[in-house]
Amino acid sequence: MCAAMTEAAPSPRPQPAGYRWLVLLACSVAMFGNYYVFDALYPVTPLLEKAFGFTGEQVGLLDTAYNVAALLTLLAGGVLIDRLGTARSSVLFGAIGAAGTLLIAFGPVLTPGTPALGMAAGRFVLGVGSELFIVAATTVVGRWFKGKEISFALAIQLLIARFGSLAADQSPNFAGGLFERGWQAPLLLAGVLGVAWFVFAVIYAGLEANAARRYGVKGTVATDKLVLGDLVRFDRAYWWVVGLCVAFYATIFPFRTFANLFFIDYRGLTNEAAGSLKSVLPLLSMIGMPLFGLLADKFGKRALMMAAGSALLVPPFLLMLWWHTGVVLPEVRLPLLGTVLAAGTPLELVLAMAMMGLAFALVPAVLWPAVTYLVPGSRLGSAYALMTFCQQVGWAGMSWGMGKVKDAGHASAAAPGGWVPVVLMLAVLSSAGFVFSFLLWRSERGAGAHGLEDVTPREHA
Ligand SMILES: C[C@H](NC(=O)[C@@H](N)CCCCN)C(=O)O
Repeated sequence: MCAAMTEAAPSPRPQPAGYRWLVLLACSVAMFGNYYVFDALYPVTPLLEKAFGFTGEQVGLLDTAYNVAALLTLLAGGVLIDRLGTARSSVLFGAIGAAGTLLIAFGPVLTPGTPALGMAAGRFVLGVGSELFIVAATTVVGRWFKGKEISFALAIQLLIARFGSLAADQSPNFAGGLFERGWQAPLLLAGVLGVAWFVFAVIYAGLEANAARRYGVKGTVATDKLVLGDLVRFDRAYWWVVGLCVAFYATIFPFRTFANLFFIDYRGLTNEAAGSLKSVLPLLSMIGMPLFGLLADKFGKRALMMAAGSALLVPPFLLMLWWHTGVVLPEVRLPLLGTVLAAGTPLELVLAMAMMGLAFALVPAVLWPAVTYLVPGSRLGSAYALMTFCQQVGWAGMSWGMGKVKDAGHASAAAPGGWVPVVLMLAVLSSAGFVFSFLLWRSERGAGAHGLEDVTPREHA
């Protein structure tokens, strides 16, 4: 019987054991589409430069449009999820996201004089649907799996989602014909996946409705009357998790944005080798997350795992800057994925990325489920939305700051030293993440612990 039954009406019929996994599958396939459409833009940017003369700043603005939309809507959207329920919210945000994806593919044609504007409008609409859908999907897992395989379930959802990112990264390989046709065809493929995202959101909502009808499982839980101050009134431990979330993702995501340039300028890698090296991150994360999720469900020790993961994130930046083994590796190819490591990649960079990949598996596998231990189910949507809001602020600020420091230091292949302060910024921020996780671990060892270190959650006061 599902743990979410504590928040449900008495069940007229027993719910099949596998039902919550079916719910998870539908939600996760929708997340695959969601992550694909977000990342599908990047391999197309060279074609946009060629077709419309997009500048680097214009490409950057496409990301900013997404971040701004998310920031403007996340807080109200989180409350909406708690009030409307995850099923209706998912369909709503899936529909907005799919519309955004199609607008990205048609935007430049709709605004012929200013193609970047049409596309930015699409990214804005996508930003509204995408981040709120992720919040709703995370809340679904939190409510259906709380106290029962939650870390594993969330890891499976993220594994399928990150496979969407990986597929988008690899799209020039498996959909090379579309790329030969120009910028629009690959974005139309993303549009198809955007529609698939919406379709699976509807399927998930159907499963919720069926569960309510046949098994008496409620999709929504009673929320108290909304008081504005409640939006930010959470336990201190919640804020340590938010601090870690901000520092961790504001390190990882901006690093992924600048990684190609850094590896090319600072270490002389080719663009192909840099891209392959970068993809070690999602790959290791996909493999490691379910394993760490299982470990957390079986042994608890979630705060300790977060501390270990965030500690692992610090050394790679220092190693990438100053460690030279002189050893280079041969090409590594995997079935389906093709080249995951180009010939001649330096060993120390692979080791650094492997450490970072482990951190990218360990921390997300326990960080998101941890919130269900810290806030009541009725406020889970708001809690995730607030955390994502803070994450977006950190992510956007750090990307902008790194770009500024890079420009100020004139970092380039001719002046690789300009990269040192940029990468040191990442080392400092990842250390801050470790401090937050240490504070969380310490508070979970005291009298006010929430059970993060235990196998099963404690009841909320
Ligand atoms: C679960 C977490 N997701 C996020 O952090 C999202 N707010 C941003 C995802 C951006 C790529 N679509 C994760 O992926 O670890």
